[in-house]
Amino acid sequence: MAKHPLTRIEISKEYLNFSAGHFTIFSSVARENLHGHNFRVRCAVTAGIGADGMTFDYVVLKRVLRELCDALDERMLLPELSPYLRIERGDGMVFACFDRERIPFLERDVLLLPLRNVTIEELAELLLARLRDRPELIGADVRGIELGVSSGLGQWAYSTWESE
Ligand SMILES: Nc1nc2c(c(=O)[nH]1)N=C([C@H](O)[C@H](O)COP(=O)(O)OP(=O)(O)OP(=O)(O)O)CN2
Repeated sequence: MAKHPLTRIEISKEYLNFSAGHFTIFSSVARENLHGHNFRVRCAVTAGIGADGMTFDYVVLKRVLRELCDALDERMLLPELSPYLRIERGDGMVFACFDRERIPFLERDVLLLPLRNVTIEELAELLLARLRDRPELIGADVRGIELGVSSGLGQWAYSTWESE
């Protein structure tokens, strides 16, 4: 089958962000204090240009990315796969048990994520997997995706996927 010429669609919008609380865990006894970031997200998709002169409708991609950001917005993010954190629940509360601490949160404020640590590396990997799970880009000639997450100006982590 003839291959289409490739291009790279980059989406980097001010509104692709989420504000969330977290602490990075460094070891069984060392963690950051609780704090928050305005995390930012950007994405680049490499895809073939079709006969209509388009790869895919990038408006659809922007909508999906915004939904992925909204799902993490205004929450305390906790990593449920951390070997150093144990999660307890009860009476509408979530307790993050770390070393000798039992840190209480209201359940409604917490989002447990399937991550080992709430770092920009792990968040980039998670959002890339969630993007790939979405049906919107199915049918487009997508060859690669790069998704970046930033916790502040000048500090980004990127996860990439390439078709075989
Ligand atoms: N590899 C990683 N290292 C660190 C991460 C991370 O996600 N991946 N995260 C943190 C902290 O949570 C925080 O984001 C960094 O804090 P810090 O650099 O101290 O403060 P700022 O983000 O405000 O950056 P400034 O350069 O001070 O403006 C730590 N390590």
